[in-house]
Amino acid sequence: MPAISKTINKDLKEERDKVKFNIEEFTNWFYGGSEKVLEKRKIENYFLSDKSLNLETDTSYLSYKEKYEEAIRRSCIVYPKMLKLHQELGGTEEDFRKIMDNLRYTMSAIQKEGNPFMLHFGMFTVTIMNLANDEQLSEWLPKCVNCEILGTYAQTELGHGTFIKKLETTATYDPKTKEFVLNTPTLTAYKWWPGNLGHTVNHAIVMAQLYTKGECCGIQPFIVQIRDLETHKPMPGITVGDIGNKVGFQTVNNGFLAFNNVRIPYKNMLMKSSKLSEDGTFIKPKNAKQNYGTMVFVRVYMIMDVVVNMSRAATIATRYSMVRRQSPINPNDEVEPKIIEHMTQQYKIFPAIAKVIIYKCMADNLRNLYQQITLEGTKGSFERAPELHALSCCLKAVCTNDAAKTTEILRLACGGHGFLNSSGFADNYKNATAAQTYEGENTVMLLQTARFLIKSFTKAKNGEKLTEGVFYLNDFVKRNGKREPFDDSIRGILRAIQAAAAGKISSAWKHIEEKKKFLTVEEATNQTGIELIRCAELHCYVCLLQTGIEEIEQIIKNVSPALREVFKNVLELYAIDNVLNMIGDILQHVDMTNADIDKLQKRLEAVLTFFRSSAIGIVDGFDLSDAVVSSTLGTYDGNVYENIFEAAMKSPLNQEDVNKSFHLYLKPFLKSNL
Ligand SMILES: CCCCCCCCCCCC(=O)SCCNC(=O)CCNC(=O)[C@H](O)C(C)(C)COP(=O)(O)OP(=O)(O)OC[C@H]1O[C@@H](n2cnc3c(N)ncnc32)[C@H](O)[C@@H]1OP(=O)(O)O
Ligand SMILES: Cc1cc2nc3c(=O)[nH]c(=O)nc-3n(C[C@H](O)[C@H](O)[C@H](O)COP(=O)(O)OP(=O)(O)OC[C@H]3O[C@@H](n4cnc5c(N)ncnc54)[C@H](O)[C@@H]3O)c2cc1C
Repeated sequence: MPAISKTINKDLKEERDKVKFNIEEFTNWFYGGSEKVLEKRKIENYFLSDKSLNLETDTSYLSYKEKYEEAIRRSCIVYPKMLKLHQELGGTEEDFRKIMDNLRYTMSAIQKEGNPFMLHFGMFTVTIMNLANDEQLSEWLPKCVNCEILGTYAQTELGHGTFIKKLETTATYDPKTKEFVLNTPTLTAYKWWPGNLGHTVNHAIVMAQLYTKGECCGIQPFIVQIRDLETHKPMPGITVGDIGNKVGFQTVNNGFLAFNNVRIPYKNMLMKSSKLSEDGTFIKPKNAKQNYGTMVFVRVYMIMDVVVNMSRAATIATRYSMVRRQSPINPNDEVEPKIIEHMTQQYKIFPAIAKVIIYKCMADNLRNLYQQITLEGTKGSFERAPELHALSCCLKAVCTNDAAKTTEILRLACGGHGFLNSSGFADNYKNATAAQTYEGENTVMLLQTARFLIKSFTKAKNGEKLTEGVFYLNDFVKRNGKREPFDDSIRGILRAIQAAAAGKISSAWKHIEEKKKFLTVEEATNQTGIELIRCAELHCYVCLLQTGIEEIEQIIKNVSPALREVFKNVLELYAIDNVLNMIGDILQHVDMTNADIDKLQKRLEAVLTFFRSSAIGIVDGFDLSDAVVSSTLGTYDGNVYENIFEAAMKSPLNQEDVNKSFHLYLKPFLKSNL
């Protein structure tokens, strides 16, 4: 075995020495201030230093069942620690949010293939907080917060995940006993997919069609106990289990669930929005979509998950590319260059770093908007709910699509070693791609946004008031779609993307109108679906760049000159990379010349060169510990080859010189003289 040195790799050190800005200053911005950074490090250390977690065990070699058991063991260490910390910090909702925000990073070190308790706070408790009336809240919330019970969110069925109006599980009110009777009438009505459901939780929010007085009143949320609190056996009438191996999320314990005349008390229907009187009279909610609130919450918070995911992948690829040397650029060069010297390599990695920063700005903004609009909802005003829905849908889709795509680009940027499980890309990719489907399949999400955009465009044409995020449609309508010359300032690039988005929305609108002459509006909309998803993507790029510009304009007022340069270049790279990737759309609606495109290409090359000396500072500034990065290629010390070698030594096949398959099969085969 070679001697393994663990000093900082000299190539990486050389890179760090070239960084011109203060990395800690960047970290302070990234986490919202120096106090928050200290708090983050403290919380992370509080969890990760716990030796009983056995984090050095490579769980990728465990069987499916062992992985689940280990994940439960770890969660049963983490959650009590979390509850204790929550009390120590003061026990407020704000303290809880603080811990959850930090755990988002820390958990990726502890539960690489998903957390078997994630739905408990993430959806079960959130639904109770959003949809329970005061009485229900006081009964259930303390049990949730103290983890006396564990719950999940059971909505999707074998037959329906997207079109939830057609869910088949029934909850029929029996006014005589003041109970609901839950049933699973068909195979396709089985709840299928809910996380943590298989063998972990003992309660679930079950979304079911409410029947009362012989009528169906649509899907409503019910709290159902599914396992005995002592024996953990399924409750009478309940069938529950694990849905089996998946592409990823192996330890999330996605499950199935069916009901056979399961009776639950009247008080278990969550009644903050829809209500049912004890005699069985249904009272509609003020806002028909209030019951969808938990999905909006998760979509909003998923943008932050994308930031965690992409910052991890970018850190790995950046560090590796500054250590790995290959392929001289000039044939006579004696020393092979770091692979980061290859411009195509920079183009694979640096735009990802810029995106992490822009998405972080967006994630923070969206979270604030969510909090404002939720507060308005508690006061009975739902005017802005469609706007939030439309924005969170397209961001959820565009950002998770991008996280999966970017992880794959960054994995490829690490060549053969990127394909090792120990590179960390596989878990990153599996988590990213799961997010493309869960919480609303991405095409469906884009179509929801497009529906809002088409409505907004009609309003713009009629001179009606628009919500702020789509004001750019007014400009387009006012200038009658007339093309304008391309202006290559950053705001000019934003205007070009706005013109492309508005132009695409205008054509989709026109095509729907044309098709409506022969088809129903729904058929016409379906036939225009390909254009509509592009409308939503382009609108999303507008929102991201606009937010990036507004945020960075503020940031640069408050940071040192060196860091100011970094942020300006982040914006430059993000904007130019974006516009070059949508030239086709831009050319349709903006007067852009070949000379404009050449100039953008040159600016791209120039900004990549700036990033060449800043990239390591930025990824170090993400402040991800080695445990969180969790990659042989991405450790802070850059000892890539030593790490790869050590990881290979952990292979179960390397624990013995000769595997028994030699005696059983190989030897007889070799000796058979066929
Ligand atoms: C951090 C924690 C991590 C915690 C960790 C969590 C891990 C997560 C694990 C995954 C959990 C899950 O996947 S849970 C399951 C998630 N499932 C989904 O996301 C299902 C996706 N499907 C849907 O959301 C829905 O079915 C739709 C939106 C696609 C269609 O709904 P629909 O009721 O049929 O609506 P439809 O007739 O088309 O009418 C649409 C109208 O409703 C409005 N609308 C629709 N939804 C909403 C809404 N939410 N809010 C406001 N308005 C809405 C539209 O604007 C539109 O208005 P107008 O134009 O008519 O005015
Ligand atoms: C890892 C994971 C975790 C999950 N966790 C949970 C959970 O905790 N709780 C829970 O309740 N559910 C959960 N789900 C289920 C998840 O929410 C659904 O799978 C998701 O909403 C997609 O629905 P679907 O499976 O019905 O897809 P489908 O709708 O069947 O999608 C299949 C295809 O049809 C297309 N399609 C469908 N409708 C339309 C349309 N209107 N227009 C155009 N194209 C359309 C889609 O774009 C897609 O290409 C989870 C799923 C996964 C993968």
